[in-house]
Amino acid sequence: MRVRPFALDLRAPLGTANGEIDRREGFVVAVDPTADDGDGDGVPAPGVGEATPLPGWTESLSACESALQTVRSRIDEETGATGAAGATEATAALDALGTLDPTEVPAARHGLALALGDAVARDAERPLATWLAAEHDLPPPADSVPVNATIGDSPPAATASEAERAAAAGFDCVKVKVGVRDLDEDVDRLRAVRRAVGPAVAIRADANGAWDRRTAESAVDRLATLDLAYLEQPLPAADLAGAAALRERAGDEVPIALDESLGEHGLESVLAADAADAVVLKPMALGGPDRALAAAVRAREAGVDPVVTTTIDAVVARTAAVHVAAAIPDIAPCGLATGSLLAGDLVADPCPVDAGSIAVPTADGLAGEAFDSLPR
Ligand SMILES: O=C(O)CCC(=O)c1ccccc1C(=O)O
Ligand SMILES: [Mg+2]
Repeated sequence: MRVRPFALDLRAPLGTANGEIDRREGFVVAVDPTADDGDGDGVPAPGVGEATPLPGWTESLSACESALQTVRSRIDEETGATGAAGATEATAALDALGTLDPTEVPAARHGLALALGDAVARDAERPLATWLAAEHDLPPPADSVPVNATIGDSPPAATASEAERAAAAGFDCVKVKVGVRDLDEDVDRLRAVRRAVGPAVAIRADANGAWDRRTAESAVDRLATLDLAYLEQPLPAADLAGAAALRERAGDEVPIALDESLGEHGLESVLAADAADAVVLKPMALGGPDRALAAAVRAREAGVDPVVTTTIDAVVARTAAVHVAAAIPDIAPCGLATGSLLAGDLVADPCPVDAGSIAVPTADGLAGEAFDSLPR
């Protein structure tokens, strides 16, 4: 197992009510666990993963790094002691995965779980989505995933022109960050967006926990006529009772989605509180693609709509999130069109956004050999 740091700047800072995101740092994780695993080809299937922590949603960069270095030493010790590789490394890596607590070090666990998933799916000669779907007893995955445009905070006219550009590019769903300005201005922004995109484009608003109950109540009252697809995390993560009460007040007019509350309370408590119409699932924050898919299945069972998003990740984790979303039947538009927010990337994107949709890679694993050129 190898762990390589990277840093990527955003093209422009993404303004959110939780501060600006202007740079993403993380680690590419590589494994070669399945060398000569008995499938007869004698060729090792390498696997690549990504751990890109975002404090607030995951552990810190340093906690992520030390968790990854700890599992790396552990795997090296187990395989190095016998001089063995291949199947032994697979066993050691799986054991090591079990030591990464998804609530403590979700990004680190994401990195290793993804690298192992990529390796296993490549060895099975299946796209990751197909392998994930089979593991979770789901039907074959979709060929493509609908995605929303992500629009940060800016004045009303600039927000509206970004939304107009997104609609012209073929997006039929836009997600607008709110909660940075006062409510009057956010209402103006969302009205301007509705005027710019017309009635056929879905609009989501994400307050990232900015409002108190009074402001959130006023927001749902004033936004009721805008036909929002949902209002995401209007109240602080901790205030689950507030979200449930707000959801009741908003009725069908303004559906409520929860994001940060999942990290604070866990999915089961969010579902039990009847506090959300939709839940925002970030594989990086949930501890891996496998855990994100399990969460989606569980949400569906409870009648809550799952949506998959990145944490503004690099291309490896973004591609993984596309596979996760594809494995969820009839997935709503997902927050996976975030590659264009980055000024550069690790390698060329194997599944770029086209007209508001991402085609799921059909090669084995994450994207066949697309990531094999990454330094490892
Ligand atoms: O959902 C999207 O459109 C993109 C992802 C996104 O908004 C996001 C990215 C990083 C951290 C938090 C969030 C969020 O959903 O609040
Ligand atoms: Mg959110």
